[in-house]
Amino acid sequence: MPPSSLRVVYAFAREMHPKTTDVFIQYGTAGFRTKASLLEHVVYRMGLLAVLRSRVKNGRTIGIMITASHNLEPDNGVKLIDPDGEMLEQSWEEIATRLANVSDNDLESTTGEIIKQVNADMSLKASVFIGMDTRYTSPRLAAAAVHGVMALKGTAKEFGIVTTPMLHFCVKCRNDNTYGTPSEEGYYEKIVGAFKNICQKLPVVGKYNTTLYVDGANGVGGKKLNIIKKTLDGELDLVLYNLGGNGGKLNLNCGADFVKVSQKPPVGVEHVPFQRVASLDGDGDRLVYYYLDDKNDMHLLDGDRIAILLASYITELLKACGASVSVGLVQTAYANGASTRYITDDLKIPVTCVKTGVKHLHHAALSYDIGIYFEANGHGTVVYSGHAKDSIRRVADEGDTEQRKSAQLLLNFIDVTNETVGDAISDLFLVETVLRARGISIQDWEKQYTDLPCRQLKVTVQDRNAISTADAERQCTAPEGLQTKINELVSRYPSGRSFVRPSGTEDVVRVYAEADTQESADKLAAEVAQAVFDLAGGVGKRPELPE
Ligand SMILES: CC(=O)N[C@H]1[C@@H](OP(=O)(O)O)O[C@H](CO)[C@@H](O)[C@@H]1O
Ligand SMILES: [Mg+2]
Repeated sequence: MPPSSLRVVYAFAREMHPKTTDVFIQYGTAGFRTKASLLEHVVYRMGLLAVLRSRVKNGRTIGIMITASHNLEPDNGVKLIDPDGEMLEQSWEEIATRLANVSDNDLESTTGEIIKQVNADMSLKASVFIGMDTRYTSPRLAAAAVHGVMALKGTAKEFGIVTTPMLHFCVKCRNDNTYGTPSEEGYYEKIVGAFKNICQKLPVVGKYNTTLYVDGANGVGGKKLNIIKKTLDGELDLVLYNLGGNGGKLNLNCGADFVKVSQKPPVGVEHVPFQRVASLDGDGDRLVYYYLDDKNDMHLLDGDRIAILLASYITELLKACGASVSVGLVQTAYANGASTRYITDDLKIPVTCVKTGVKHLHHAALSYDIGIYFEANGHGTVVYSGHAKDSIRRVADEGDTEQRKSAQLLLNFIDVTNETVGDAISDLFLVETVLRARGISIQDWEKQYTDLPCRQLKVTVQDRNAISTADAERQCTAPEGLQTKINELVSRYPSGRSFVRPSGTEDVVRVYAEADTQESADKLAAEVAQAVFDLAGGVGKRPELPE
C-alpha cells in the first residue's frame, strides 16, 4: 500500500475515532483495560496493529477481543490474539502501548515507523477476527476495531458476542484446520460433542449428581451455556443463574472473581446446602466451584483444586494406558501453599511457579508433554504436545482392551479441552468429566487436601511501578526495606507466607498472605498492606488492622 493512500486513513481516524484523553494507557496483563469512554481510539489503533501483525505472520489470522473480563460494567478493554490462539507475543506489547498513546497528529508517522520496525509487507493480505463481550459499550468499540482493520486494507470478520476463549479457539482453527471449525458452532461441535462422547462411556455412578448450578456473572458465559444446555440430552442438568436478566449487573457481587476474592457466595444464586455451583467470570474464561454447607459456610474449590483434579485424572489415565508422557503443573505465587505441597508430595508431579498472567503460565506449560496450568482465580487449561497426542493415539489403536479404553477416554478429554487459553466452559466440562468418572461429590473432591487460610488485599499508591519483584513475584526488590519488613512480619506466623506485586490490570498494589488460621492470614495481610502503604507511597487512608 503506497504511503500516500494511508493519508486518508489518518484523516479518517482523527474524524471518527479521535484521541480525546491524555491519560497514558498500557498494554497490561490482559491487554488494555480502563473506562470504556477512554478506549475508542485505542481500539481503532489495535485494528491497525492487528493488520500489521497478520502481515508479519504471512497473512495468518489475528484476533481482537473487546472485553474487560471480570471488571465492572463501565470498564472495557481490548486484547490481541496471536495465530495459534495464544496471547499477543510480549515484544509487541510495547509496540501496542506506543501506538495507543501517540497523538492523532503523530499516528501516521508512528504507524510508518512500526511498519518498518516489524518489517510488515504491506502488499500481503491480512485477516482479523473480532469478538466482544456483553457490555453495552462493546458494539461501538468492535466497530472501531473493524474500521482500523479496513483502514489498512485487512479483512475483518466479526463474531459478535462470544466468550474470550471462543474467539481464541476460532483464531486457532482458522490457522490450523486440524484443530476444528472456526465458528461458534464449530466450538460446540468439538468441545461439547467430546463431552457427550465421554458421557456415553461413563455411566453415572456413586455420589456424582448430574445437577450443576451455574453463576453466569451476568456475562457472556452463562448465555452460551444456555445454548449448550439444550443439547446435553440430560447428561448434565445445568441450572443457570445470573444470565443478565432481571436487572442483574455484570460481575456485580457475582462471578468467579467476586467469589474467589471476597470468599463469599454470589448474589442471585439459590442456596441449597451441598449443591455444587460453578461460577464463571464476565467473559467466560475463569471458573471456580463452591458449595454451602448446612451451616451456610462457603467452601471454595478454586483454580488450584481444578488443576489438581485434572492432573490426577490425567496421570491415572496415562498410567492405565501405559503411555510414557511427562506431566507437569504450572502455578503462580497466588497458589495456595497446601496445593503446591499436595502436588509435590502426594501426586509427585513437578510444579513450576511463574509470574502472574496466563501468557507466562501457558508458555511454561508447553515445556511438558502434558502441561496443566491454572491461576488460583480459576483461569487455566491443559496443553498437550504432538508427542503426547501421538503416543495416546497409538495406544488407542494398538493397546490391549483396557489400555484402549483409557486412551479413548483421554483422547475425548483432550477434545473437551480448549488448548488455546483458560476457558470456563471447557474447564467446567473437564471437571464434570472427572467427578463423573470417579463417582464423587464436591465434598469428596474437597477432601483431597486442606487449603491454608488466605487473604488478598489491594493498596493504592502514588505509582505502583515503584514496586519491583523477582523470583516469580515472590520477592520484592524495590522499594528498599519492604521485603525485609515482609520477612519480619511473616516470621511471626506459623505457615505464614506473603508477597506483594503491582497489578497489571488495576492501578493498585496487590497483597497476598496465608497462615495457619484465617485470623492470622487476615492480620498478616493487613500488616503487609500497611508496610506497602508506608514504604511505597500509599495514598488515601492507611490500611487498618482487622478488629
Ligand atoms: C491476583 C489475580 O487474580 N490477578 C489477575 C489479574 O491480574 P493482575 O495483574 O493481578 O491485575 O487479572 C489477570 C487478567 O485476567 C489475571 O491473569 C490475574 O491472575
Ligand atoms: Mg476473564
